[in-house]
Amino acid sequence: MVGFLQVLRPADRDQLVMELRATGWMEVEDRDAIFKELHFKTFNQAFGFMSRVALQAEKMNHHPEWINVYNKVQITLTTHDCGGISKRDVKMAKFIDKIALSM
Ligand SMILES: C[C@H](O)[C@H](O)[C@H]1CNC2=NC(N)=NC(=O)C2=N1
Repeated sequence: MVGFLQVLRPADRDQLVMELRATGWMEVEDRDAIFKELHFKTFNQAFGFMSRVALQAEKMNHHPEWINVYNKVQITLTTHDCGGISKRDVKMAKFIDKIALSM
């Protein structure tokens, strides 16, 4: 079994990243991480989204690197403790997509 905090095996990684690419995630060029930019109608919506993701991040003890400018949120996901993409990043990416759709 591959643990939650290990980097994904190359075959698993390629498969999962390909699935996430379909929902707007892309691979970061110079590090093992994924990135997505989200646009909302208003700052309130963007910040509401961030609040919900923040609560989940605390629950999972897995925190995004993110930047917010008005209605735009740029998110980078990677697992610092193992220096690359882990199952936690995939779980968080899917949670983020679900919350963004519900806003
Ligand atoms: C000490 C603490 O449990 C760890 O540093 C947690 C906190 N949040 C984290 N967030 C992310 N994205 N990666 C981590 O490795 C990580 N580790």
